[in-house]
Amino acid sequence: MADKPLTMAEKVWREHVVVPGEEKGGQRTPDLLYIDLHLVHEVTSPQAFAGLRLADRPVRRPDLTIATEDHNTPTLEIDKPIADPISRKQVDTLRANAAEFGIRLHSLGDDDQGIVHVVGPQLGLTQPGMTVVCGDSHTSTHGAFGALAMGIGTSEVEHVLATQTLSLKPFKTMAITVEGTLKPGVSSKDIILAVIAKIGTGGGQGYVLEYRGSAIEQLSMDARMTICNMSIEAGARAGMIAPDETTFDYIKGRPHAPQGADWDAAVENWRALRTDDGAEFDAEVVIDADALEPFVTWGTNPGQGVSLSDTVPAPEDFDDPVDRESAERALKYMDLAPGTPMRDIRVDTVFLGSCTNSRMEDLRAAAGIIRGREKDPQVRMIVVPGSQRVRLQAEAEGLDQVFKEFGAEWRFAGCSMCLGMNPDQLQPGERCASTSNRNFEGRQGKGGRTHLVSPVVAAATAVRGTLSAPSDVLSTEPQPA
Ligand SMILES: CC(C)[C@H](C(=O)O)[C@@H](O)C(=O)O
Ligand code: SF4
Repeated sequence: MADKPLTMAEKVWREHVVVPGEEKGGQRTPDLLYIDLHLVHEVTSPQAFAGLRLADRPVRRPDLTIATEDHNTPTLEIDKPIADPISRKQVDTLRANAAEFGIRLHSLGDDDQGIVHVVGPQLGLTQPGMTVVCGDSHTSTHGAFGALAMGIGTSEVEHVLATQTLSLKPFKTMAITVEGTLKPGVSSKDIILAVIAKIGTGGGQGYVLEYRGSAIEQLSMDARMTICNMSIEAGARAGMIAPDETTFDYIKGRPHAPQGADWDAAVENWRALRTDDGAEFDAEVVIDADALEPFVTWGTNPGQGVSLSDTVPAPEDFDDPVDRESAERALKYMDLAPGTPMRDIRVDTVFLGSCTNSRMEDLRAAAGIIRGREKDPQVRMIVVPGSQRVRLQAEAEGLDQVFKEFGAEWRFAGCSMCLGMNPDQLQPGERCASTSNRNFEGRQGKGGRTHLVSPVVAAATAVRGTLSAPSDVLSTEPQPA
């Protein structure tokens, strides 16, 4: 009998089972999976290393473990000691742990330092078919390569450090099929914001999402990473995209990519990862890419979003009492009145950065909108490359000049204003158009208000001062340089 057709996620899972779970009292115990790549940052690792030290255990596979500093790092004056004592302590602790346990660390000032989810793919460490974990929810980013990539908690970080394995319960599978072609000015961020608005922040719970369809196949790796990054905002365990020529072209030649005959063998294996014809998903959601417009959030969770040409909804628009109450609370926090056109919302700050949208393509797209134009004088714009490599490449292309001439601040790499763990924060009541992934209350600073947007919407908003689509800006002539 022919084998049962499998989804990509099931294939990767099967390849990694070290000890299968057992049926016990009507319930299945978790499988023990082998982990191919463990990414580490300063926030979720201190207690894990402390646990190892206490048990007198080494790190099992330091060669499959790599650390970077990102959340607590400043993006200005990086040659000075970190001013905040808590941030400094976290970073110093990571440095001491990496030295003691023999783990490669990319520290502030190093060319390979940056946000953990930007650094892994950039080095060619993230590869199709791998299991990738990190003590960070946005580990789902790496699924863009056809890896099974999951965020884990600190006790699991300790387990992986000690054993290079992880106990996991099987998941359900959901296909997110996106067919068609995106209109100009619409990007992968708009796809994922629309997906989350559709299925809700809990809609993906217990599932691994597989994004597929002609619109996904047309996307670059940078754009695919944006989508997989936000899978966790739909509550999913992970997000994946089948590896294809775009994936192989991206990986080829990177520092950790297989070489020579190994490369050919790897590509052959990677090609076999895609979901088999006839494989069954537990659920499917279909999105029409042709109908999508730039998408922005109005509320305080990533599912509270609408098209930019819509208006702020009213709590009464929601049938579910929980949604209604959450909308009411969000509108109060965001200081927005129902019926207000989204385009009339004025912002104070524009943040271009975070592991969602701080790669080369994001910076190029934003620079393309603002080149030769003037920033709204009341708006402050911060541009934070996701890694030092991205910063250096952007500088080689002259993008830093484009941003600076426009009046934006050009920073060093890190999580920055994505979350309030470093000096880049919103003031209470400040409103921000942000290319990051979370708009929770206080996320970007106490009392700060966040609208999640794509890089080109962020750029257009910085030009006009109000939430804007690229087409709103491109209809006016740029100033002669
Ligand atoms: C600090 C870290 C644990 C956290 C996460 O897991 O995602 C952060 O990266 C975030 O985006 O909120
Ligand atoms: S950039 Fe933001 S979402 Fe990404 S890891 Fe850092 S804090 Fe988390």
